[in-house]
Amino acid sequence: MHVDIGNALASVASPGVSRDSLERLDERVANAHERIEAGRADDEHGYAALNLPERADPDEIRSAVDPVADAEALITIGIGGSALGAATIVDALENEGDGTETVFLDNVDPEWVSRRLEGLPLAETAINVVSRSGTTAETLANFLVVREAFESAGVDWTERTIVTTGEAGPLRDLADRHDLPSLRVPDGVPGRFSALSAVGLVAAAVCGHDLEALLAGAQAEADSLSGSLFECPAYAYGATAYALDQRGVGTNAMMPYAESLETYAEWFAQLWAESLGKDELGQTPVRALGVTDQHSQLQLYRAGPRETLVTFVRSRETEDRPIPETDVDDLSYLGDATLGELLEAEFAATEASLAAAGRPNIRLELERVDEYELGGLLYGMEAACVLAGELYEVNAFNQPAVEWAKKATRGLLGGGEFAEAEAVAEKTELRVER
Ligand SMILES: O=P(O)(O)OC[C@H]1O[C@H](O)[C@H](O)[C@@H](O)[C@@H]1O
Repeated sequence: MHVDIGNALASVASPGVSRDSLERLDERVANAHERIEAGRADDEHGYAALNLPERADPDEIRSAVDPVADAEALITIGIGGSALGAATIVDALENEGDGTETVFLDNVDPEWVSRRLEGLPLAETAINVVSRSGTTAETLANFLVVREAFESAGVDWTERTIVTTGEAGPLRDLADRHDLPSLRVPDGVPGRFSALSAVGLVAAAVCGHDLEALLAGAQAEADSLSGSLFECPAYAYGATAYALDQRGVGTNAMMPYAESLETYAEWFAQLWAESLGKDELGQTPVRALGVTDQHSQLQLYRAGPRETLVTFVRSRETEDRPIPETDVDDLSYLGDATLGELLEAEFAATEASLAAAGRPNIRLELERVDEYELGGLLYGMEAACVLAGELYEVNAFNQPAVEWAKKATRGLLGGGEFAEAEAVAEKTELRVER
């Protein structure tokens, strides 16, 4: 992963950060790096995630998925960190996979769940259930629904299911009871930092992706972590995003110029929001997509409040396709171009348009979208986020605000006492009806 923070510097963008201020911040980056390295050395909660490239075991994962390796379709059941890493990998690498159809069930919208299951060849479909805690209501409910669908179709789901969960919990009990192949979410690895463990790699393995290359790309990024943001792309990104936020740039629009990376922006949004949104601090992630959002969100980022960092992700190499010639004069400028050239021109024009308007933007560059580069991108953003957590002085590895809603949901379903949820429900006094 390469990072170009040029357009976030004050010389071209306002509000931006000056090189001087980044140099001053670098001392804090050095201290944060020391803290991160100490955490990694002791496999401390959260920091342990940055050791996954050397700890994950591709052979163990491949042998767990072996019974369903030839599946025509794969249903992954999980939510948040237990779905987005796997979805990012299989969506990004779809063109390189073995053609396995992938379905992700995270939401519990009944109509949507039913539509996703329709038409799947269940006898040839594998089930990948993922929950770190093993208690998440959405995941367990969807698993029960999928099991029943298999049973109704006369397919033995126990022959087609792989479970990835923590050491104990209801999902672990269920896996033991039915003797299902199961993998562990490694200790000390929060869900949103677990893409490079079995949590993200089971789906990648079923789809035939190169796990070693994913981990090697991540390891290369790990090897580049150093005590200076000027020498480490991941820290350059995390420190600059933090520094911009200190100057009022409270929104971070992640805008890959590759359709294959649309899900990556969703993964990034969870990582950035859940890790840094603490103690009234943090930077709001927005999911954007180039070129599509040039025709919607860009107006706001160039002319709205000066509070948004746009993070571009660009792949240097892409497949290309010529634009056919036409005899319409006004369209002749397209005739000699390819779709790839048009994409590149649109990217360059958007980057220039933000810079010209003094709006900070950062460019992340991949050589191409493949296993190695993707592993590096995921690891790099995780490291950037851990660094930002140190700079904000927040615990990047918990999510107490999300836990509140989880408990409230159980309370409202009668699965536990949770008086606060009732109090909130009672406060809904203003209704406007047609
Ligand atoms: O993996 P699970 O325990 O099922 O958790 C799934 C998700 O649940 C919560 O919403 C947490 O805030 C997320 O960080 C987590 O990724």
